[in-house]
Parts: sequence; C-alpha cells; structure tokens
Amino acid sequence: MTLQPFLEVRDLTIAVDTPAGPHSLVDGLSLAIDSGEILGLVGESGSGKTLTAFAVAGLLPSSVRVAAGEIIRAGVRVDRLSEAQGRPMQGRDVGVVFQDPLSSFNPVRTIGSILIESVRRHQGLGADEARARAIVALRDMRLPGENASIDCYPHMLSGGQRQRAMIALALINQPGLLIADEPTTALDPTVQLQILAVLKRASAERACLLITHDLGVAAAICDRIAVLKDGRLLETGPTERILSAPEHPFTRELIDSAPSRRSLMEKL
Ligand SMILES: Nc1ncnc2c1ncn2[C@@H]1O[C@H](COP(=O)(O)OP(=O)(O)OP(=O)(O)O)[C@@H](O)[C@H]1O
Repeated sequence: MTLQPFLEVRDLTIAVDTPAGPHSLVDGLSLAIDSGEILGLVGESGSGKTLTAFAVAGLLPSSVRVAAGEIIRAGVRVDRLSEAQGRPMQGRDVGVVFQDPLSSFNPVRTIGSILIESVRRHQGLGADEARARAIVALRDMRLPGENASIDCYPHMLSGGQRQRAMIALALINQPGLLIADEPTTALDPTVQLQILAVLKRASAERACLLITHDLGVAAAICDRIAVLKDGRLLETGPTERILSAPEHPFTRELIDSAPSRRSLMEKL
C-alpha cells in the first residue's frame, strides 16, 4: 500500500471573473507534498504563488475562485468545503507564515495573547495551560527572556524574532502542513539563514510548502522544487535535478539570477 501525500493539489485552476468572462490566474497546477518534505514553489512576481498558497490554506479572497481541480489535505477534499465547514480546520491543519510579521500581528496585542487565543480555540485548553503551551512554543523558537517574550508587543521584537514568533503561532496547534510565503524576504541575510534553519527543523514532522521568488532560498532547504510561470507549472523535480539539469530555459534564468544560492547552501 502506498501512503497518500499529506497535500495533493490536482489540476488546480484559480480564476477571476471579468466582464469578458473568467480569466485563469493559476492554470491546471498539480503538486503533492509528503509529511517530512519541503516543496519550494518558485516563480517571479505575479506567477500565482500566493494564490496557490491561499487556495491550499482555504484563504482565497472572495474576488477569485477555484474554478477547477481538487485540493486534498490529510485525505480530505477541502476545496469544496463551505467557510463554516473549513474554518475550524484552519490553524489546526495548516499553519501559515507570511513575509511581514509586523503587519500580520495585531500591534496592540501581546504576542502571547495571540498564541493563547489560537491554542484555546483549537485545542480547548484553559487559560493557564494555554499560556504554558504558548511559552513552550515561543521557547522552541528561541525567543529570549524567562518567559520567551510572551508578554512583548510585536514592535518590541526584532524582525527575526517577530518571524520566529509567527512561526511559533503557525505551529502551535501542530498542523500537518506549514505554508511559508516569502518568510525571509524582509530579513537581512544572517537572520534569513536562521529562519530557514528553523523552517527546516519544523518540516521534519510535517509537510511544508515554501513560496519564494528566490531559487537560492528554495535550493537551500527544499527537497523538491516546482517552478511556476504565468500561473502554469513549468517543471517539478528534486532540488538537485532542477539545479543541475533544468528542463526549461526559464528555470535556467532563475538559477542564473540566484546569487544567494551557493552562500546559503554552504552556511546551512
Ligand atoms: N484578489 C485578486 N483579484 C484579481 N486578481 C488577483 C487577485 N490576487 C492576485 N491576483 C492576480 O493573480 C496573479 C497571481 O498573483 P499572486 O499574488 O498569486 O502572485 P505571486 O506569484 O505570489 O506574486 P508576488 O511574489 O508578487 O506576491 C497576479 O497577476 C495578480 O495580479
């Protein structure tokens, strides 16, 4: 018996309705990610990476829709679920990390209150237990201080610390899938490396989708890479194969324009 991948996307088409009719933004995309594996979804700006991530997480804005295809998470087809059916699964099944943790965190709430709310909602824990769980999650991400910065407001942390807190939030309910959308783009190179190492560690126990425009970042930690252009998947393969023998000239262009690759791989 072969095990099913944790995430399977089959022939996904995401469309926007225009006066001239439906227009596909993502067109017939298929991918699969096993637990313990990181897939890098790489492509230039506007290629459809974020829309794909939103569709997988069940977070597509109402202005666009899944026009065709299937999204199967943990054996459950999720693209047809209503918001009421799907919402309780978000946060429990999928953790999401975005580029800019400052705008993702509410500035007038402490980091801890946000983690505690999430863990109480999804795991039904009491206040004390939830706080203890949040401290463990922040400590796992090496946030400083006796209580791992739980009572800090987002602006009190550095960019890298905020991103670690965002990863702690994404992982606190132990989701089977972690989606990281340009998680290191806003960070300086040293902090980038630390965050990539954290993501690599987190992926050991779950499927991980890393979205980046930078093939060097994907090459540093991904097991496989999928290359997207204009909403279509050009090629998918093991990282080493994509780097050493790209099938598509566009992939070659991405490789040539990724100066960070060698240095990132050497340092990790
Ligand atoms: N809500 C929306 N309504 C209409 N079009 C959209 C919407 N969101 C995104 N698009 C369009 O869909 C295409 C893919 O966008 P997407 O954000 O997925 O690209 P991306 O590869 O993540 O790019 P970037 O790296 O710049 O974020 C773009 O042409 C974008 O303008």
